[in-house]
Amino acid sequence: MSIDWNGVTHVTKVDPAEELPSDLALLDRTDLVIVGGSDDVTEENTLAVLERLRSAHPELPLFQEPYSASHVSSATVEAVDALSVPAVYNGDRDNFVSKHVEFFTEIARKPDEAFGAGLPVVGEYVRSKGREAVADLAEKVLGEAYVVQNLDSEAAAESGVDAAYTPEQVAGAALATESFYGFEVFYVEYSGTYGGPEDVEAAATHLDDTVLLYGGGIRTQEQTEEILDAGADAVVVGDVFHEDPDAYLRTVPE
Ligand SMILES: CC(C)=CCC/C(C)=C/CC/C(C)=C/CC/C(C)=C/COP(=O)(O)OP(=O)(O)O
Ligand SMILES: O=P(O)(O)OC[C@@H](O)CO
Ligand SMILES: [Mg+2]
Repeated sequence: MSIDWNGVTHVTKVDPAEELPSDLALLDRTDLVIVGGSDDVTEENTLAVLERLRSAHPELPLFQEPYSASHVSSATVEAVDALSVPAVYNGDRDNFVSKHVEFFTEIARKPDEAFGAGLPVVGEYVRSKGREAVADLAEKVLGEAYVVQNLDSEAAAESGVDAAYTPEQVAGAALATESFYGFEVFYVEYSGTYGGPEDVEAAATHLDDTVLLYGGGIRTQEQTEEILDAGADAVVVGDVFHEDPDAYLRTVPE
């Protein structure tokens, strides 16, 4: 999958388990929307939100970020431009390897084989569309290298993170991504709290082809500018979109 990241500096992360603001014109100045979250997310609420966003903003790039294969179906895949799948460097083995191998094992199975109980939604997708579903999915999947730095966040609990990386380790993870793993995105995640520019600076030194995203606690334009100045390609703004529309609008860069 290759997305045109040129000009993408502001990304909005919409949580399908939260209420959408009534006026979706709020999204006029964002460059990309990612739909995903840690708690109470289902295939059904994801699809409902994707459809509302697509009809309000047909031209806005739209991603689904699943944290489990059960959030993915033929309908969600068809509704998005990309399926951005996290791999958490400082998480447990499940969240860097096992969930992915399980997901792709299900996709890779022959369509006429019986599907196990594990991944019924993905299995149904492959069964209903046949082998081209595999190519279809592969075409839309985009890997996101995550470093989860706020130990108090749901994202940390969910992905088995028990220690944050030092800036030196962030730099190492970035270099590994750029030169070895090849994920399209490197994501410095401070979900729920503002982490400042230090990790972004550390990562940016080693990233050239990889897109660098920072998310966590962004509530002002000064924070956005500080992160972009540190070398991020874009900020990701989540909670404030649901909680405070005026503050959300102030996070958009000049
Ligand atoms: C194989 C497939 C399709 C999925 C697995 C993908 C993996 C490994 C996901 C790991 C889970 C994880 C940490 C995802 C991070 C992205 C995420 C959902 C962050 C958002 O968390 P918030 O909902 O903002 O957290 P808070 O509730 O703390 O605000
Ligand atoms: O919700 P906030 O703190 O804005 O964080 C955004 C995003 O990085 C969460 O995955
Ligand atoms: Mg959040």
